[in-house]
Amino acid sequence: MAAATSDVAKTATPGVHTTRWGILATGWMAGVFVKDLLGDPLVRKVTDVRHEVVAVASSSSIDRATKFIGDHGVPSTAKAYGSYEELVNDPNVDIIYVATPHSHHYQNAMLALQAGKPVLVEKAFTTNAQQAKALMATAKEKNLFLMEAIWTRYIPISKMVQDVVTDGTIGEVQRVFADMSFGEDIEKRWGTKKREVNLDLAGGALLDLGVYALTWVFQILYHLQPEPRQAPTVLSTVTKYELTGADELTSILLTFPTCPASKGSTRRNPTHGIATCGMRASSDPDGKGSTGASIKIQGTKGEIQVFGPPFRPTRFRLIPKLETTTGEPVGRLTEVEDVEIVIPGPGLEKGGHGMFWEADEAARCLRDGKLESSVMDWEEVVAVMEVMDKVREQNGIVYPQAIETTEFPIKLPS
Ligand SMILES: NC(=O)C1=CN([C@@H]2O[C@H](COP(=O)(O)OP(=O)(O)OC[C@H]3O[C@@H](n4cnc5c(N)ncnc54)[C@H](OP(=O)(O)O)[C@@H]3O)[C@@H](O)[C@H]2O)C=CC1
Ligand SMILES: O=C1OC[C@@H](O)[C@H](O)[C@H]1O
Repeated sequence: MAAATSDVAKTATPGVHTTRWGILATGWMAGVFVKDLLGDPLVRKVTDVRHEVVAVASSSSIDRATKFIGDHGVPSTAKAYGSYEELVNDPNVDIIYVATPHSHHYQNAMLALQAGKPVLVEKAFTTNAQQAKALMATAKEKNLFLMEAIWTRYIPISKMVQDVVTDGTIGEVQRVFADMSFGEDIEKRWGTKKREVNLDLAGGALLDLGVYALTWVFQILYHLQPEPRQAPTVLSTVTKYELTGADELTSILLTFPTCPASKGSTRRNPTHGIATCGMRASSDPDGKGSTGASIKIQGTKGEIQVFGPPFRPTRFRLIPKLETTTGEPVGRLTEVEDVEIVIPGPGLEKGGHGMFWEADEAARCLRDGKLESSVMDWEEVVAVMEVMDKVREQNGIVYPQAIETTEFPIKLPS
């Protein structure tokens, strides 16, 4: 889907497109994202786009926005606002980055779209698929770019692994296991009010962590399907956090009906995705990867294992299947291969988290007049949201009506 090239986008240096960001909210994630935005694109060998942070808004106070600017190395020329309304109406802002809790994404993104601004919305995109569709309909009507900030999709390892899969290297893909579990003492760390566990803020493992496990399942199995891609069937189970009722341990079984058996084949090979997430269990208890891969993609000719946190993996391993004759192993055709990924930049604390790649994608889409990213188009965003809707329906996870509605505007507590 294409729109007219944004008339507010400027090019400072010939050939380098500058995107001027407005940051909506000043919490933890906004700080991480801004550090990445401010990093030198040349460090990651990007020469066609660059980013500026030109305005920051806090719903709490203008002082908080001013402090955020000072604390995060944002140029002092950036505007500080004490309301989101002022930010979305700033004519110098090309795109709004929404970094509020999940509960607020719909209202905040709609506010920006209604003001005529393109939007990058943190994950999980909205609380439900209906809200996602309503945002997309508005973006389409107003000819505005809209994207979910599910950064894992834009980290190069995702494309590298997808390419190995589509090359046919591991044969006919059978299933994908993906786990995103944190291993936290929930009562101690989040109590009952923090966004991670608070149903009023659409808290729970599913929208916060499950979305990454689903990312891996979808970016392999959903993408293997021919167009038009089919939504998977969903079976799930959930354990709820006693103190709030938010899901803390969630397991999802997906069946994708129409994957072709191999490249060009007409035989259908329904595949299985097993996506799990948890707050007390951990994918990586010792932080050294001793438990092995958090993602496994299994095919008839071998397996790909992906290591590190699923939102930001650092390595993958290709394990070709042992060849056999009459049931006896005769060795591998090729050796096990490890591919290491380096996230360029000055390190996690100073920016270099890996979020700049999603920002670069948003900038290129804006430059090119696109409404959606082809890496994860709107249809897929909705398909993932629909899976999460079904998991909630199957397990009685209910959020307050005010954060589930598509009605706009609704005043939510800040
Ligand atoms: N991509 C990633 O790796 C990560 C993504 N995230 C996502 O980023 C988003 C924000 O998470 P995070 O930064 O950890 O959350 P925080 O609680 O740290 O910050 C949220 C901010 O939202 C604003 N806000 C507005 N209304 C409310 C409200 N009722 N309650 C709380 N905050 C409110 C506040 O900013 P202000 O007062 O300035 O308006 C607050 O600082 C979530 O969608 C989360 O899933 C989070 C962590 C990692
Ligand atoms: O998106 C996320 O990824 C990393 C975690 O720190 C965080 O809780 C979650 O929101």
